[in-house]
Amino acid sequence: MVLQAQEGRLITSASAVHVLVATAVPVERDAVAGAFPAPAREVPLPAAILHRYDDDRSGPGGAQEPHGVPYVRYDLLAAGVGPALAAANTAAALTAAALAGTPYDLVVSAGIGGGFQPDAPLGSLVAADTITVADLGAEAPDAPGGFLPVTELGFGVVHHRPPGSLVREVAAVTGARIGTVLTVSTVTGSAGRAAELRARHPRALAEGMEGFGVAEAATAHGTPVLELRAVSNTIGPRDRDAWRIGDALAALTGAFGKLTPVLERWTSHDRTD
Ligand SMILES: O=C(O)c1cccc(C(=O)CC[C@H]2O[C@@H](n3cnc4c(=O)[nH]cnc43)[C@H](O)[C@@H]2O)c1
Repeated sequence: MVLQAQEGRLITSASAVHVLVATAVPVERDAVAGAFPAPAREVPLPAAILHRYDDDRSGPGGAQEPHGVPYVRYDLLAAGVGPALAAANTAAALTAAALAGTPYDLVVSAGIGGGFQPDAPLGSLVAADTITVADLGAEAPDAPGGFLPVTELGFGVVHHRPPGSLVREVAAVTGARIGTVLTVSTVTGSAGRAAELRARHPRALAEGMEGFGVAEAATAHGTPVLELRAVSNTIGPRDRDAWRIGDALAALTGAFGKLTPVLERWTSHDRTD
C-alpha cells in the first residue's frame, strides 16, 4: 500500500481524501467555507492563496485504517473569473499538491451561475453531468447554428463528463438538478443568444465562466472533476437588478454542508463512473 508523509504523520493513500474546490471570486469561496467549522490555514500559490481546511476525525492515532475514517483536506481556491485564469490557477494548485506528494482526489468547480428558464430557477442548484465549452470554435454561416465547435476544426475537446455516480449522489443530497453546464467567456445578455445556446445544447440548465477551464486543468492531472452552480440570475436579457447573488451564495453554503460526506465517501471508496 502506498504511504505518504503528510505533516509529520504517515497516512495511507486509502485513508486520505484531498479535495480542491475552485470558485471564481472570494465571495463564492467564502460561501463554500461557510460549510466548514474550523478556521482555514492560508497556503500561498504562485498567483493565488489556498484556504486549507483539515478535518481529521480519526483521533490522536492519525488516519489509520482500523478507524475507517479518512483524513480529509479541503483546499478552497478563488481561482479567478473566466476559463483561462481559472484553468491557470487550478493547474498551479494541482501541480503544487502533486509535487508535495498529496495529489487531489477530486476537483470541484463551484460558484454562482445563470439558469435557463424555466428549468433552473433562481436559487436552485445545478450539478453538471456534462461540462461544455459553448463558445470555443469558429463562426461558420453554413454550419448548424452558424457555429463549429473546436472539435470540428480538429482540435481539443468541448465536453468533460464528471463521474456519473458522484453526480447522482450529489444531486440526491443537495436537491441539485442534473444537466449540462455551459462555460462561456461572455455572460449571455439577450434572449436571442439564450435561445441560440439552448438550441445548440438542449440539455443545458446553466452557464458559468469557469467550469470548462477547471475541468481542463483537472483532466490534465488525471483528476475527476465536478461542477456545481447555484443559480443567481436567469439567462437572457441583462437585468442586473434581478440578480439574486445572496440567495445563490446561501444555496452554495447549504449544498456544501450536505455534500461533504458524499465527496468523502466517493473519493475514499466508491470512485465508480
Ligand atoms: O453584469 C453585471 O452587472 C454583473 C455584475 C456582477 C457580476 C457579473 C458577472 O458577470 C459575474 C460573473 C461571474 O459569475 C458567474 N456567473 C453568474 N451568472 C452568470 C451568467 O449568467 N453567465 C455566466 N456566468 C455567470 C460566472 O461564473 C463568473 O464567475 C455581472
